[in-house]
Amino acid sequence: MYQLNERQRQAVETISGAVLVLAGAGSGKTRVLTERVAYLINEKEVAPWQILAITFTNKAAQEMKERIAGVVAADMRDMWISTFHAMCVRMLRRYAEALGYTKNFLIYDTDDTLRLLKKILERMGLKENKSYSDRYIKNLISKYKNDNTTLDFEQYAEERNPFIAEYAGEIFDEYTQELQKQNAMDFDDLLLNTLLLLETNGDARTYYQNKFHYVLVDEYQDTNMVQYKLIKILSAGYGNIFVVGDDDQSIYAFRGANIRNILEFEKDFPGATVIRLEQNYRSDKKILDVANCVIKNNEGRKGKTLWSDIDRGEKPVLYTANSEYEEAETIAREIQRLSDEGMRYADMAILYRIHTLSRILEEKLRLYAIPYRIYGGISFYERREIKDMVAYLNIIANPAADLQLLRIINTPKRAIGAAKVEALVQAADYNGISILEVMQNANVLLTDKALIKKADEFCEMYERLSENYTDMSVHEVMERAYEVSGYKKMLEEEQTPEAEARIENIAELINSAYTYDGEDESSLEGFLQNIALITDLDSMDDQGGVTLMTMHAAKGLEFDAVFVAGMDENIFPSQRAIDEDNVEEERRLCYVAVTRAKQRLYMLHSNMRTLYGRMQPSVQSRFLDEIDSDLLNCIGRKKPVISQKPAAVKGKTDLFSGGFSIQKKASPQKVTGNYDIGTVVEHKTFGRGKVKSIAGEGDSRVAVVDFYEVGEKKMFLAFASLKILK
Ligand SMILES: Nc1ncnc2c1ncn2[C@@H]1O[C@H](COP(=O)(O)OP(=O)(O)OP(=O)(O)O)[C@@H](O)[C@H]1O
Ligand SMILES: [Mg+2]
Repeated sequence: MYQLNERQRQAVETISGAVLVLAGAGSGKTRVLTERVAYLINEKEVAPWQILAITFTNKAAQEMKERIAGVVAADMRDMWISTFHAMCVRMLRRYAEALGYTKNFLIYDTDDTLRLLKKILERMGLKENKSYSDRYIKNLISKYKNDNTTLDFEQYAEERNPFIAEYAGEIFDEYTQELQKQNAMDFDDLLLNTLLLLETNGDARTYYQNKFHYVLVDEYQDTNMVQYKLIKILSAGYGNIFVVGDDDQSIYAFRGANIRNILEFEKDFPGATVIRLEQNYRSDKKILDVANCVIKNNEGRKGKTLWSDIDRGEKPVLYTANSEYEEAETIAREIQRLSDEGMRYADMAILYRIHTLSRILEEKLRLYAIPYRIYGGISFYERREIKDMVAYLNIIANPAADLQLLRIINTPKRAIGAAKVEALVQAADYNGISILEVMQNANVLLTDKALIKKADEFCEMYERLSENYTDMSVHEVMERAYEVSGYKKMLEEEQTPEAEARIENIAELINSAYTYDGEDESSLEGFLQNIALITDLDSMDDQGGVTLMTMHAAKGLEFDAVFVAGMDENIFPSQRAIDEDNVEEERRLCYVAVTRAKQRLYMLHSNMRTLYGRMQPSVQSRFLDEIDSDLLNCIGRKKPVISQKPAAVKGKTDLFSGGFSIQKKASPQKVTGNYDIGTVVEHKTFGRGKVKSIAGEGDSRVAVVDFYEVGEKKMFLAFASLKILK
């Protein structure tokens, strides 16, 4: 193992008071934080339970635990290393009653929250009203909660969007009441309620302030207001607060992260020591130069120096493609080449700004038989059968969980159709009780004979599902639910490959419960709360494939080779960021993406791209313009073209060995000449071909040309500079 440098060592050993490590990417911040925990236990005899360390993902927490477990002898189970959300759940489980919840409170994930809002909007007759989209309202509520302002929601909403002022207050109240009725919290409530607990409940506050002698936070630049207040209050007992972060990597403002937290740390914690790390141990110097070139265009930074003495790799590549297919193909071939040279697939990543770009990349990777893992698609816990099984468990643990009950009331089919469900929901609303309670009292509350019968049957099943469940292990409860509910039978009878896959997934879920049962203090409630906190990123494991993910998700990670796809204006920076004059956050994102690379960096742009169903000309990202051209190996086939050999396009050559044209930005030209079907044309790169069809007007006139050498290409005549031959 390598030695820490002097500054890093100082950061590890300055244990009292407030300390901020402000440093650029790859300078060892996360490493220092981990070392410090080990140092406190090994050298300073601090007990593990006195330490609270907060990471950005559960996976990071897991890695940190493993690393520390390897160097300390103490019992790791007492140590609080977790995300903010997991920390809050742990506190809330202990103190839920003080806030009017029961210990087995439900956690609403994004999907649950959206479904609830949809229901509310429908009830209020706002479903068709475009101003009140469920997603928009959800995000606004989330931002509101994270900002932790003194405004009420109605005022907050009005300031941001007058078009929803009329009903905003009512929607919020309904939403809040509905959650309370179901003994549920959304993700933001977890933080907010913990803060409320610590602010209003002296017992809880004193307990945790006395408990945590040392508080440590990674990725501090992406904390929000509520998280800041949580840290402030939790560290107030001993005043030992250690945070690490990089203002240049603050990329979650859209989710309420507040860059002020890091910029004003010294004001918030007077007397704080600030330690700057300047040596980057991750990236080749040439990669770092590119990152620095981009980020220096942002204003209002805390100036930082970052250097690397790793200097053995090749120049970063800027590749200009003519279509997203070519872009993807290029990436796939280069990945193959790197793999042939001995780099592992697991050490390579393709990053993009938006998920939409992943489809074609996947297609090409499959074509080349390159194994990959994609993050942000449907994760295990979002799969239908898993959500269904979890819904069954939720209603066992929490009979008031209406939304979960609605999910499975007719799955498998029980002849409780939409009209019957509606009648149940109305009866529940009218009487202010849960749907299950309505069913349990069907004889009194309902009139429809058929429905009463169905309700009785459901309740009978429910009795069997939940009988003595607290005395059983979680996997036993789950196995029983799988059978008694009829879910197992339903899948078995289906006899399709999809059903087979579902059966396997449920087996995996049962297996995870089995593992969980081995932990201390296991309970169904605890299991469900754990599940609710698992994010897609946590399912990351080293299965040997290339990683595909958004740049946001890549924060904190590192790979030998990184491909940044889709570096086009309007994609990255996004149209929205440009419109809202918020390019600086996107530039930070670019800095994050580039600094994930250790040895090799490829940035790709395409002159033409089909996005949202339309093929259009595309201009390279301004971030690429900001990079000194001598730092890059520019490869592409747009004007001016030096090599005119069409053979180059067929691509037997190593695409990155240079020798291609130096690319320049495409700009529209006047469409002149009479193109017609059958016209023979010549393209500088693709050679000769025949026009097969023409569509569109003016600048968007598109021709499909069948090139003799390379086959069919769709091209905008304004950009293609085709020479008419006959
Ligand atoms: N003193 C050192 N000597 C050699 N390698 C080091 C040293 N310190 C850290 N590293 C290595 O450098 C890499 C980057 O470290 P780390 O991930 O902790 O950086 P970071 O500052 O947290 O980066 P980011 O800002 O991207 O989160 C890791 O592979 C780490 O093991
Ligand atoms: Mg880090």
